[in-house]
Amino acid sequence: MGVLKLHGHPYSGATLRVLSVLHEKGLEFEFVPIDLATGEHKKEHFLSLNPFGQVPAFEDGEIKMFESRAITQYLAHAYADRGTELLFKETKKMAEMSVWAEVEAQKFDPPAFKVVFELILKPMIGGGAADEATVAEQQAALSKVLDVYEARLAGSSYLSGDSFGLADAHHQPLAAFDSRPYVSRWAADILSRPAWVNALAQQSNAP
Ligand SMILES: N[C@@H](CCC(=O)N[C@@H](CS)C(=O)NCC(=O)O)C(=O)O
Repeated sequence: MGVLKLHGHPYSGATLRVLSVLHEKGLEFEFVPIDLATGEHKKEHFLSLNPFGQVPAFEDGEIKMFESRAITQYLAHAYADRGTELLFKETKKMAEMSVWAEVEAQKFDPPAFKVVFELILKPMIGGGAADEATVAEQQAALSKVLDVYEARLAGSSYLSGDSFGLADAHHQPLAAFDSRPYVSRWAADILSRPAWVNALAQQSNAP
């Protein structure tokens, strides 16, 4: 393992996901800002790190990776003995956490991202007003997903199980407060973690 480098943008949720895990693990790393506004992520030097031209990309010496969730899994595995334990060795706990990590990527992220895109990102990047029909459709889909979360979190402190884990960390970029009591308790808990607060602090250095 060598020098850790995270190439990304501090307003990118996927970049923030990796930053949070780097802080949970207490790892030293270099943050390499990628200027999305000038299309730096579509230029050759960045495409050699991620051929899909999206942030983040990551290097640990010889190891080069992209896809935020793959990077966090790598960090949790390679630095298992550092900082917060994010992957569980016990088979049953691991099985449960894998389910919720997958739920985040497949069921939660798509509608949550579309809602945030329409309401926040689109106006920010000059894309005009939110499309009301899209917002309503995606909010309805997200609401059904969060009903399942509420039932899970009524019986378990975290989605990952009885302690904070990778499945919970993956939600931080889009974990908005919600009216459901257990979901809102959980969201407030994971968003108050020092590692997440530190990840957000990277935004004050944004170009
Ligand atoms: N599944 C990827 C998603 C990466 C992604 O969507 N990155 C966005 C920023 S959050 C990006 O680079 N957008 C610019 C583009 O697609 O051109 C991951 O988790 O790393």
